[in-house]
Amino acid sequence: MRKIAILRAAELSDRTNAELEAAFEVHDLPYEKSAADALFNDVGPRLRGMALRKALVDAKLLDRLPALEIISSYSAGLENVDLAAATARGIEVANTSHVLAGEVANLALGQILVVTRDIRNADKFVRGGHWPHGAYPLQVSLQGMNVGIVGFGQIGQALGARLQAVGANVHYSGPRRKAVDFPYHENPRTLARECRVIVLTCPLTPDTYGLADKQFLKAIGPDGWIVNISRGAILDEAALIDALARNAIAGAALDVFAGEPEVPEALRQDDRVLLTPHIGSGTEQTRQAMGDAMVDALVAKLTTETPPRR
Ligand SMILES: NC(=O)C1=CN([C@@H]2O[C@H](COP(=O)(O)OP(=O)(O)OC[C@H]3O[C@@H](n4cnc5c(N)ncnc54)[C@H](O)[C@@H]3O)[C@@H](O)[C@H]2O)C=CC1
Ligand SMILES: O=C(O)C(=O)CO
Repeated sequence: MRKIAILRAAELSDRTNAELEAAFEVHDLPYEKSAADALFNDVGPRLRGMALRKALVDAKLLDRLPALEIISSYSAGLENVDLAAATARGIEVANTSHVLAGEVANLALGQILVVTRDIRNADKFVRGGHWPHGAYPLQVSLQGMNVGIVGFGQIGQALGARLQAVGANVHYSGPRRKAVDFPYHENPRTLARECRVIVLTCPLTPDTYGLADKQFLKAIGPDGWIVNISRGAILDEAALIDALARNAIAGAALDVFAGEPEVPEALRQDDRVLLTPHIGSGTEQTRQAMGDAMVDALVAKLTTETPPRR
């Protein structure tokens, strides 16, 4: 029997590719438009699933895929997918939030500890031979500190649990109150005023683009930190650079950047800013779990097989 045809618009691990190819007739989305057109003319009407990572999926692309039933993304973020267009066509969109949230939350917790305890500069202090000349300045405690999470979804809630375990007071903000005991702030700026550390864990949407702007950073204030683990464009980087230059914010930890992999020089030169290269989910185990979850969603939707890991 002929295998079900799917489109692969993703660079994936050998294991994930092998699993996809064992289960499906896999067609790669060509980079060149003419080659893509030829593919759509040839097999477009037979493509029932899509294995996705980062590529743009807009209404024009979906129009070429009339049989598409599921887009399975190797990511939590879906800002590259026109979700309204997919929903209007009855296409399921699956992501991998459920298998990566804990890993991303772990990194965020680490980043918060690094900036609030100034671990990066304390390390330089020892290496630089400064210790014999005097003790390192005292730091602030995360215990009893108000930490605000913008976007209390899978990552936000995983981070909330971790912060609670280290004694921080968790607050959150988002479109609606959740069934949790943490204080809710409808307005993210109120959250920023109430909390000393703010962590961005919301998706990039038209509503969140530039959400952490000049006024938001002002609300955090000169003794506070901002941590961005979501998407670069949610934070106004120019406003952050300006706030740092005026000592109007204590520092930042950034895993994501508006123009990544390019990072503004002013941020790269600033000791108060911890920079990581979009590694929130970047462990061998979690990346494999993401590949597995992506395959499993396609198998569950399109075949009568029991997905390998369900
Ligand atoms: N740094 C990294 O490596 C990674 C970054 N991410 C980013 O984190 C984002 C969140 O991931 P998950 O927690 O898995 O998603 P999720 O969908 O479980 O949670 C997102 C939360 O944000 C809330 N939200 C939506 N609009 C909002 C708004 N205007 N203001 C405040 N909150 C809003 C939603 O209600 C939801 O509670 C992803 O969309 C992605 O951009 C995800 C994985 C890894
Ligand atoms: O899953 C995502 O959205 C990422 O940013 C990478 O894990």
